[in-house]
Amino acid sequence: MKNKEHALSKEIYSKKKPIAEDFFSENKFRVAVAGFNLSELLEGIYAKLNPLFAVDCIAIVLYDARLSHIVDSHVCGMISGSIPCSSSVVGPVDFSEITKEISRLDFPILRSREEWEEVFGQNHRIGNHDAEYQFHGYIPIETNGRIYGTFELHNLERQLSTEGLTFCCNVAEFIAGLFSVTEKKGKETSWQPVLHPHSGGDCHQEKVQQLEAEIERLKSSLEEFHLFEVEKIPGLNTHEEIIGHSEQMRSVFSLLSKISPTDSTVLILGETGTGKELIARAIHHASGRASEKLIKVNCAAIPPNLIESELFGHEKGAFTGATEKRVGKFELADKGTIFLDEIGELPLELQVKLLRVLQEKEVEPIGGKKTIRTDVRVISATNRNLLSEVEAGRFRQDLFYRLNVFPLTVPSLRERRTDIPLLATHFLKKFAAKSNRVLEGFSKRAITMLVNYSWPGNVRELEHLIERHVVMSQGRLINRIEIPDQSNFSNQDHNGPVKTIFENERDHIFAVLELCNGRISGKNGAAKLLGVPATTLNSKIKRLGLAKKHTI
Ligand SMILES: Nc1ncnc2c1ncn2[C@@H]1O[C@H](COP(=O)(O)OP(=O)(O)OP(=O)(O)O)[C@@H](O)[C@H]1O
Repeated sequence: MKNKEHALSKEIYSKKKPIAEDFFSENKFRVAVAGFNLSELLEGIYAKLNPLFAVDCIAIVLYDARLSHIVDSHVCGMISGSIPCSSSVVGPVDFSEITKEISRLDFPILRSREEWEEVFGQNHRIGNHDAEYQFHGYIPIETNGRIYGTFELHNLERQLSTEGLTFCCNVAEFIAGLFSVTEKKGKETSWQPVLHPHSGGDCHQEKVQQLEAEIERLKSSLEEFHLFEVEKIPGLNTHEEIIGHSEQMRSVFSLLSKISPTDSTVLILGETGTGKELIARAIHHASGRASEKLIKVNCAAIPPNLIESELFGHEKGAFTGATEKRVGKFELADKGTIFLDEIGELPLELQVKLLRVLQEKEVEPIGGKKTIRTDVRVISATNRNLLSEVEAGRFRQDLFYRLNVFPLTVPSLRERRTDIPLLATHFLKKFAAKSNRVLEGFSKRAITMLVNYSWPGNVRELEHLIERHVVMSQGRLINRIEIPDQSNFSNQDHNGPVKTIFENERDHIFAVLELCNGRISGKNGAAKLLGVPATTLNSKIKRLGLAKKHTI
């Protein structure tokens, strides 16, 4: 616990070195506080913090540290839709063991009830209110080395975020600034008459103005934490299945509307994860073949010795192990569409056979004596540069021209950054619904972080990143994005190697398993998050070769 606290203290609060020294007598202090109506101030702060960081309750506790007394305490939380603020200390209250500990803090910390109980046992009151809060944050109200008290944050069910704590350090500093000004004025004017809100006078007026200015400053610093509103994107108009409104995607949609109703062969080009399969599906659904089957074949995922029988089928006994007749994908797709994904991976000897099928519209199952006529529309896709593959002798030129009747290039996410907010919000809604979370969206700051990242894995990477953030989110807004370490992708530029589907799937499952502490099944298990039965996840884990230590 200590290490955690010190890491936080270093990161957030390094410049401060407070002196826990009593300065004022209790009475003077109360007058000073009354000077700017602490309850109203706290209510205002709560109204801002609650939606931002999902803080359930906040409090300000003011001390006379030398005398070990709490001299004032204000608590604020949401009760039946309104925000009442109550002052819970009437006279000086002696420090409890826990308050003594908190009043000594000269840096902010997060602590759970469990952690408190480890040290102080279960019979101690934690916080100055009745609710059973489980997670707590404490920030000294301190300026220029003087500690006035503690700004407290309390949550019922969720751990408070380090981010919320960091943000609240500014709030605590702002409150401390108000005390400090009041204190100076108090010295000049012997406190009482000028500082009381009902007493009027220049000094009070000045105080109010100062307060307003501070609140404005605080508000503008909050601006980047405000909700990014997708609806406010000018000219928003997207395809119903494929999200995007950039100029590049609008060109894609316009091409789609032209080619979908035809029977033309389409070759979809684009980096991994750009949405090629989504586009293939959209073409099929908008075609005259929509009521027939769309059959997908991933040419990279099938072992080379099986791909021929997968595509064209085989007769029983056609080769060792062919114990049953198998209907090929081309035959299955009759009257519909076949989607040949990763066509660049098709072995050369099969390229010849595919060419013949495309030319003659007939397939010949392995070991079969007759050919079968098929009426299939072919859509293929690749993330390889097929022309370079042709030049390198790895892809047949005649097949290339057969497939490339209607080429359609899907731009990378880097080339259409204006789509990122829309896509991110689409995925946030999808995963929030899947995991039963109430999330309003992203802050403007989070959207800026997303837009500035280079997205080597394109939309798929964005989708997975948002899924992780939705699962980990604490408030109603996602304020910050944990951007992946770009050095991992330094050689994954446009021409460099890209992660295979296998690697992507493995990494994603691995990340979710880590998130669930290795738990596969049950309420908090990875299978539920990933939306698959635990048995399916188990077999995937075996297939992907994840070590047993990653699971429990
Ligand atoms: N424009 C988009 N709108 C909504 N979701 C998208 C979009 N583009 C991609 N996706 C989603 O991103 C993921 C990856 O898309 P898809 O599988 O179509 O990419 P791909 O280019 O075929 O990838 P690969 O080259 O690895 O086969 C899918 O979950 C898909 O639904």
